[in-house]
Amino acid sequence: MDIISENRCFGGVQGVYGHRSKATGTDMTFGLFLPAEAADGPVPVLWYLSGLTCTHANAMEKAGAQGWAAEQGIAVIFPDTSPRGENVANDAAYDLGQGAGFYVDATEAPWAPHFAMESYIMQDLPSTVFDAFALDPNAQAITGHSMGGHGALTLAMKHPGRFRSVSAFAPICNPAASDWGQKQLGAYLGENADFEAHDASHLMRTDGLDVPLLIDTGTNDQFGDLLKTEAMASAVATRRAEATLRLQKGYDHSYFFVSSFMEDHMTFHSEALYA
Ligand SMILES: N[C@@H](CCC(=O)N[C@@H](CSC=O)C(=O)NCC(=O)O)C(=O)O
Repeated sequence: MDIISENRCFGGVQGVYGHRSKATGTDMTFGLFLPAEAADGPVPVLWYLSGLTCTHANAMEKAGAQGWAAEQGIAVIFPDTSPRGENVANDAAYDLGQGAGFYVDATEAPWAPHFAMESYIMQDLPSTVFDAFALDPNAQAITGHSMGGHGALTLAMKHPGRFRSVSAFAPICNPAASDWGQKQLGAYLGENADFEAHDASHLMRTDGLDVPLLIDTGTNDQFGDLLKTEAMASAVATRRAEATLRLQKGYDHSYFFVSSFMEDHMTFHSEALYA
């Protein structure tokens, strides 16, 4: 693992690191905020999965997570959203290919050789970070924004027992029925794949979630039709799952929205991580 940068931040360290990923077969970059408490022993971890067009840097620089994480003594990991490089498949559209990994393992050409973001987030990056840093693998939570909200919700439901709490900012809730989902799942997994196996609303309805859930979405979200929040609300009600779904008046899809509710999400995760 290579240190790309380390900066003092809210009494802890905001680092950016590079490593070779077995899952993607590429070099990957991630951000990690370590609170001061990590100097004394392993600390709880919040995974933050970012959205379309993002690298590790967008949320690290704009979500305003570090101050609240420092207050709660929680580390935050900011992974990249896809493999990258000249030899990695890409597409001219902003919502497919590099920057748009959708947190699944591709099976179809030309994506299959490198686009393995579910394995990267669930196995590969954890083995790197838990080996190298003072992080507690028994105290993990996950959140994300938009495509990353889809990632947080689906990975938590596909891997019960891994995370103590789940939250999302403006998540894509029903990708099997949205242009943010059908296009990408069709490309990465094949048009005949079972898209619902990667659909948070479907997974909520069929399998449920056994940990607390918090979702915030803005009433002025410019991508609101693509998110399909109503599908998740219906699934949560059908399942009678423990969940808080909030529609925040006047907020859009931007990081101004994410940063406005970061304190709430960090407090929500802290309650589960320190329970
Ligand atoms: N056409 C826009 C769309 C990209 C965009 O809004 N991306 C969001 C995530 S959307 C769902 O996953 C984002 O987080 N952008 C990065 C940021 O720093 O705001 C465009 O290309 O800008």
